[in-house]
Amino acid sequence: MSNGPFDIDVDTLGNMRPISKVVFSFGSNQGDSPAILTRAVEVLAETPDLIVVDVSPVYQTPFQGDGPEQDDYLNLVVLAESTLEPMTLLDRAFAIEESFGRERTVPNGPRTLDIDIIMVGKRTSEEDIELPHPRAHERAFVLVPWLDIDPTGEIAGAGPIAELVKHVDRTGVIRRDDIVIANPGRR
Ligand SMILES: Nc1ncnc2c1ncn2[C@@H]1O[C@H](COP(=O)(O)OP(=O)(O)OP(=O)(O)O)[C@@H](O)[C@H]1O
Ligand SMILES: Nc1nc2c(c(=O)[nH]1)N=C(CO)CN2
Repeated sequence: MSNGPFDIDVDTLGNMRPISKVVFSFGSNQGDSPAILTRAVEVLAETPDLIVVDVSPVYQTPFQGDGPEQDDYLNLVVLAESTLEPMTLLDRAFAIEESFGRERTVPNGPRTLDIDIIMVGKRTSEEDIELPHPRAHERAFVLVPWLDIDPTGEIAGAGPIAELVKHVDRTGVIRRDDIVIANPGRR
């Protein structure tokens, strides 16, 4: 008689890897930002072993952080599921940024495209990647769009985003419903 799931031989997992929730933050304040973000999300969705679950609304946000004065950003958050390693995801994000001509000449300067990896499941920092992203919990441009698509989301070590968002400065953060970036997998 079958014992249900208890009969499944773990060896059948072979090379399969666990699926992690992955959160990306996308930003652009140079060039045709709506077109760049649209295409960048499409390219991310073409990544093997990664599924885009949801794409947040687009927000216009003032530059936050240390850096030269610069134009407002357009920001969005992408929720995904993936079996890829954090460093593989970072390499992919970097390659997508490069394909949109991001130059890193001015530190913290304006950019055509910036992709940050906010979290990869329960993974923590490794040699070349900081996880969860160490500044995400204080960034309105991450928390506000993220909350729209993941109301129960949490940053390990910092707390639920619904709480964190109450403590960030939302001045100048404007939801841009005139710019809609659809989930490429759900058209
Ligand atoms: N979670 C992460 N997401 C993105 N980049 C990361 C992460 N952890 C480490 N890095 C590394 O940080 C480097 C600097 O990133 P970048 O120049 O995009 O900084 P930034 O986006 O301007 O600032 P911030 O790090 O505050 O978001 C990247 O080249 C990357 O190798
Ligand atoms: N408004 C806004 N400010 C930023 C952004 C961004 O995407 N939007 N990205 C940064 C570095 O990742 C630093 N500051």
